[in-house]
Amino acid sequence: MLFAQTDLEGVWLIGSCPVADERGSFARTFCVDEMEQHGLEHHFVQHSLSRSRQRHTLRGLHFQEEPHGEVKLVSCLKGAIWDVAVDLRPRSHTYLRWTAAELTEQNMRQLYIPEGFAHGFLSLTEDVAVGYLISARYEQAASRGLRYDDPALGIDWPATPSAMSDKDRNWPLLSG
Ligand SMILES: Cc1cn([C@H]2C[C@H](O)[C@@H](COP(=O)(O)OP(=O)(O)O[C@H]3O[C@H](C)C(=O)[C@H](O)[C@H]3O)O2)c(=O)[nH]c1=O
Repeated sequence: MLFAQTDLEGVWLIGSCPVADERGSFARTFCVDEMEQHGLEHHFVQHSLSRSRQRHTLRGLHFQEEPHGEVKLVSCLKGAIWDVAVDLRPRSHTYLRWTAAELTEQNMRQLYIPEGFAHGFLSLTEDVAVGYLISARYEQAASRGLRYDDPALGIDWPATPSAMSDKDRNWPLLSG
């Protein structure tokens, strides 16, 4: 696996090293030892999978309120997404800054998002499948969100969303 820090401390882009042969390829996409060597969480208790039919579907920006914070290891298993993490740690020097990465079925890259961050993505193709390893048990009552187009975040999405949940359309703005 290949580990690269992003411009937000704590958020990592993790690549894989597929071994190709005449059948196709094989790649290691998770390893406790390699995660531990980079000081990353490696105890995950849930794996989730979301499918989005329409191109430019937006999901997010979501986070879980403490003490139900989640570390997420996000991968795009089918199609392509523009994946975003937003720093919500009040004492961080990158508070409210965002970082993004294009995760695709082909590049097999994953985004590691620690607790204290919001996460969201825009699908770049039809029929996208996104998998998440998650470090905490889901607590619906602790679900919180931010508006994808909140001016306080200034996220430069690559396209206008074509579909999103009413919940995501109606999160409160940070300006209140
Ligand atoms: C997140 C989650 C949801 N659910 C239930 C709750 C709803 O009844 C249904 C759909 O949930 P939601 O509309 O929040 O799904 P997404 O909009 O895809 O949200 C996810 O996408 C953003 C980008 C994320 O980072 C989170 O993983 C997650 O919030 O699944 C569960 O049962 N367990 C879970 O862990």
